[in-house]
Amino acid sequence: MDRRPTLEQIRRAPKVLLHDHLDGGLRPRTVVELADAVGYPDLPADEPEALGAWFTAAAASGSLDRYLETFRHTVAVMQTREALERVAAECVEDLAADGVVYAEVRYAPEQHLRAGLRLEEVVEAVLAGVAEGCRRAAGRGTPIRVGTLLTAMRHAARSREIAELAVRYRDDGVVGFDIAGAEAGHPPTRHLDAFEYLRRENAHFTIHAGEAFGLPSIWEALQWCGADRLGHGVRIVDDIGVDDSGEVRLGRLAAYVRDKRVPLEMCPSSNVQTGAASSVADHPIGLLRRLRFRVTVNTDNRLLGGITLSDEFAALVDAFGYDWDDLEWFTVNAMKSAFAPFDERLALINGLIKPGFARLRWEVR
Ligand SMILES: O=c1[nH]cnc2c1ncn2[C@H]1C[C@H](O)[C@@H](CO)O1
Ligand SMILES: [Zn+2]
Repeated sequence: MDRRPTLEQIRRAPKVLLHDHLDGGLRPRTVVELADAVGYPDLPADEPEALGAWFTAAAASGSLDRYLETFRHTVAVMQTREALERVAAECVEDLAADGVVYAEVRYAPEQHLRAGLRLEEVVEAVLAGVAEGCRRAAGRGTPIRVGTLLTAMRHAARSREIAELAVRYRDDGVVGFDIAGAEAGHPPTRHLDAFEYLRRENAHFTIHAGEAFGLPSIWEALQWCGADRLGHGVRIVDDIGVDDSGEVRLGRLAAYVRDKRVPLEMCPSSNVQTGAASSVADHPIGLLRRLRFRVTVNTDNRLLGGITLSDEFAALVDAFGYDWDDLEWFTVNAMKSAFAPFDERLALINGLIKPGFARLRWEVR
């Protein structure tokens, strides 16, 4: 009998999501309604289903730069307090409905100032939306905890300011910092000032690295910037040799990443869309999981991928034959790597994740 986890069963598993962009996860209907409300005339389709299909097709061009161009439309409709609150609340509801019990959701405050909001107002609107989403989810019997990460855009020059913002709101639900955007030509070391400040403040940060650019980007993110985690990090595979007999040789950087248990926020479907991997089945996550790197599974952008975290796991089950042990391993890895305090992480692992997977295994045996 085939005991592979099904999509419906995976939805019931208590999942953890560390890498999800607020502005890449809107409901298509919400994009349409917000565009209507603010008079944004440039949406490529005015009907939710067609718009969703447009996003997934446009994002699957095989280029990160073109993938990022699609954010033009979502960012355009997220410029008011109401819009930000609504998008954040719906994001949390959607994650909870998919069985996510802990999530870190990121966005770049500097991209939401066009209608006159100040950075602080952007952060406060998103925090209010997250709190509302958590209340609604708890009311439906699907409680979820959500922290936010403030992202600075790597081509811009506001990273120090955004890092200071993250520290200012650290006790109100902002759990860390990130840099994102086009990787090639924008090395993380351009933002050293921000990272040094965060380290002095004992704050957490992740860096998008090793997605559209290779090992030098990962090396800089870890050894110059001091990143706690890697966003994607998929190109670490370039430092791993597998010979014809299957023997594996890790280069110095890959060995460091594995030895130090550096969390990899892997996003297989997104990588297929941007051309960082040719298919989910060919994605380096298969090798990296086998070698026991600290791999986590993430959505990156649910609207652009047309996916949920459960879909992402189901695709991995399909491609690699993963079982419940694998899915629980990815989930515990993610919870261990979260920016929430240690005691909360431990409580979620022992009180919710492990019992949840045990129950599911029992139910589907
Ligand atoms: O996968 C990604 N790589 C680099 N940058 C990204 C990715 N997904 C989203 N972004 C950018 C576009 C968003 O506007 C920004 C903040 O969420 O982060
Ligand atoms: Zn990302």
